[in-house]
Amino acid sequence: MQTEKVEEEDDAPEEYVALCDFTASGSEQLSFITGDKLLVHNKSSADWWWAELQGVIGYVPASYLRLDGAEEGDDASLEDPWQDDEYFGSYGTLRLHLEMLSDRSRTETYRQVIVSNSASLRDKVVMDLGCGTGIISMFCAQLAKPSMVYAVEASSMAEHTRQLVKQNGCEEVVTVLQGRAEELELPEQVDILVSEWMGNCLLFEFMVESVLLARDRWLRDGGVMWPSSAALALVPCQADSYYTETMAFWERPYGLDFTPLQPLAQQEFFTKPKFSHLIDPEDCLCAPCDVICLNMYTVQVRDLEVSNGLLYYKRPQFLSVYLLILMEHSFISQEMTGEFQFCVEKPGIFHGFTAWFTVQFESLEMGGATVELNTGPNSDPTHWKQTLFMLDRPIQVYAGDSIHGNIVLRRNPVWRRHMTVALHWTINSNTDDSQAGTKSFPMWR
Ligand SMILES: N=C(N)NC/C=C/[C@H]1O[C@@H](n2cnc3c(N)ncnc32)[C@H](O)[C@@H]1O
Repeated sequence: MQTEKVEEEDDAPEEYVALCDFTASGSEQLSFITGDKLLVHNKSSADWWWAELQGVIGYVPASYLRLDGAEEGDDASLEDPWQDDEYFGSYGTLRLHLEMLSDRSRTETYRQVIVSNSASLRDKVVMDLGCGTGIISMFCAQLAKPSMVYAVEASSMAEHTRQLVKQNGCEEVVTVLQGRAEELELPEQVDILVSEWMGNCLLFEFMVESVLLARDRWLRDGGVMWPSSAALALVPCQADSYYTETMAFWERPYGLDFTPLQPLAQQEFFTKPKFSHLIDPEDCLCAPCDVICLNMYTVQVRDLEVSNGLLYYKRPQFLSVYLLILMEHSFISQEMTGEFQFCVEKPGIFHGFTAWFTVQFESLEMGGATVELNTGPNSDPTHWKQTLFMLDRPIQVYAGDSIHGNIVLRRNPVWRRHMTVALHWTINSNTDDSQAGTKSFPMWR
């Protein structure tokens, strides 16, 4: 932690108390634990304040603090930044588990991974992180002969999972543990850490952070991660039906001119990504490309963060804005940003970008076949489907045009399960002048 020592005093600092723990994710931030008393010197933004704790100074998330002496009910920002009550509450009911179990492509892929590695799974110790109803753990017990499967589930579903494990005669092999995987005590390290953690755009909900923490704590050296790697795919696309339904609709409904509502429609329907979008392969303007790739053995929790440190430091007066921007971009973690260069293969309307993910499961046997789950338009549909990012205005493009730029996934520093997806693009065309654009999409805060 290279935060600077307190030098000059600003206005009289106010004393705040920490409502929950916070672990700094960049050298400009200050870690603290529940109950710590922090001196706030400067409320530099609504979300981040410049504060001091025992003589060390740095940025802290404002929503984690309450003015010392204020009453519990005074402050609406008591909310847990992980929103665990809501998140695990939703997994305590059947609705989401039914959706995931009904997703045959997803569930059969995990079964195929177990079947094709059944010999190597013999006598191994497995952790199934976020086991839900325990389906993957029971596949392990039914289709292979591991010595132990720790089925870890934080929600109240765990008690039902224990019953299912018993009901299906797996209790000899499967032990259900209720709690957050990163907080639980296991009696031993594991040989294999399997989890189905992927969210929309691969990372939404950031369950991946729990998987990495559990990996660092419980996966033995040389142990196997399933999935072993993950990739976010992107393609420029047409979305004519969505555009017609939400934007063109206002041109002449029932013979009337409703076009004054179109700016509202753009705000309401194009500001956030459209989840569960089913893109027709015909609507892809070219081949997709993997813009972000994660190696599940080496990616670190801090890599999931974008710490454009200079935005949090007080800007040293001597640094020019240009230099700041240059340095700021040097802070963006490589894992969360990807370049792309597309060559349009056919004339069409560039309405936006579509994203999806793939995950790979390496074989336990040297040289064995890797299994892949692909949630893209050329594979069997999954419950994730794809995610559509609509531009504000569609752009006519022609075969041979190039669309290049980058994507940046910026994790929300306060709401830890959320992120913003920023897209920057430039179209170089032989027929039209080149056009550039940029747009940020919150998911969801
Ligand atoms: N979104 C997709 N695909 N899968 C989400 C899968 C989520 C399941 O994993 C559990 N879970 C999530 N995080 C943890 C954790 N840190 N420790 C223990 N259980 C956890 C949830 O309660 C759901 O049952």
